[in-house]
Amino acid sequence: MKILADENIPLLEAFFGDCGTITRLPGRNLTREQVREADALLIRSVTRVDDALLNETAVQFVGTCTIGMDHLDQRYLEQRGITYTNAPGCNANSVVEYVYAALCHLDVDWRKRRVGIIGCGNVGGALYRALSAQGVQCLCYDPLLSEADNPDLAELEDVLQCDIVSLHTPLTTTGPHPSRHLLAKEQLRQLPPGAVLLNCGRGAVVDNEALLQVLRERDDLQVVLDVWEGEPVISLPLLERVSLASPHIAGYSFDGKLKGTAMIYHAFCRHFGLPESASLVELTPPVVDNQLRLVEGSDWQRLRALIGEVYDIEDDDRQLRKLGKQVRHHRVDLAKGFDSLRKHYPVRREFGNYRVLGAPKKGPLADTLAALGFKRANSID
Ligand SMILES: NC(=O)C1=CN([C@@H]2O[C@H](COP(=O)(O)OP(=O)(O)OC[C@H]3O[C@@H](n4cnc5c(N)ncnc54)[C@H](O)[C@@H]3O)[C@@H](O)[C@H]2O)C=CC1
Ligand SMILES: O=C(O)C(=O)[C@H](O)COP(=O)(O)O
Repeated sequence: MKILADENIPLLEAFFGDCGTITRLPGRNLTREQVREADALLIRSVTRVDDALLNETAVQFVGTCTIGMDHLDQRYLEQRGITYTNAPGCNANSVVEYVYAALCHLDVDWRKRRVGIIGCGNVGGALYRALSAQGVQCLCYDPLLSEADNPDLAELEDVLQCDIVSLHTPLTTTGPHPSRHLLAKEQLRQLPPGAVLLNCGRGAVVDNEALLQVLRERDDLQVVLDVWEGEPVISLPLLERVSLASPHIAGYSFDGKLKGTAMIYHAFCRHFGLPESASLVELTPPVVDNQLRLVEGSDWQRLRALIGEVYDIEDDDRQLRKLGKQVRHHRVDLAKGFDSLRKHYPVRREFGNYRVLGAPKKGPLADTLAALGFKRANSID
């Protein structure tokens, strides 16, 4: 068995080492020649899988260790009879935690705002449930869901009137509700004064050129972009204008990446009829210092400090803006720099790995900590 894999997939040997020979390559520029002899292709979102890559190759299984599948030509794969799969929900917690960390960074207490969620699947749905558990009023836009799925469904124009709007749709260009440029100038101009817009889905769901124009017209909006049109070549003028920027790492928790590899491993074993001997539980290292102590202060101050201790989102912003400056001074290549920031992203563990000393047993802060996944540690723990 010949396996060709993106070099950025974690624990490849641990999961797939007994399944065959593994060749690791950079995923962004895979060629048909490199793929020709492989039986299985294990990728991430940066590899476009279509006829150009797979025609006249032996590939019979494609696994993307990601949620998004917009980089797969699914119609082609089905016509060829090639089995393909993604890792649904693998890093949903990671993205939700990114949203909370971003709002903490912007000093925007979500518990006192109305939140609009566009796309309420694994990620948007998890955000919706966690916010609802905190008593936050949410409006959701998702034309593929029914009231039975989500009692807070609303029209897009109503969701765009919320104080905080978070995007969690796939990038689609066909079908009844294509999401490409879902938010263009007309929609962006509907955002209320002082609104916060976050895009952690796919860059092209927002017309980035229109967003730049609106940000030039309005200085009251706060925009958080983790995903960008044209990645890895992003708009530097837009980078300058947004309030918080990161290089497509919202889903990059260590836990989420491992779950992605594990999910593709199990799908791979099922396809090839192999024993599923590797275990995510055994291969996931525990967090060593997982006890955190709440600082003194208001609930909001304590929450901001706690989340900031687990995830320093400001460093993601700082690194990307530093890259932008280096590119403007012609010292580095933007595409290579963007990919390098992602390749060398530091380990970030999800909130559920941490126990919080001094956490209240009940009340609004206890509800929020539980909704965010933190565990309460007793002083004798
Ligand atoms: N920034 C990052 O690191 C990450 C980004 N993502 C992106 O987030 C997307 C969503 O992830 P999941 O929630 O797990 O996917 P999902 O497939 O579980 O949910 C997507 C939801 O969006 C809805 N939707 C589709 N088209 C829509 C439209 N035009 N308007 C409104 N809603 C629409 C669907 O009905 C579905 O409920 C992924 O497809 C991926 O592109 C996912 C993980 C990490
Ligand atoms: O899971 C998804 O969908 C994502 O957007 C991932 O964060 C993509 O990560 P890479 O595959 O681009 O490393």
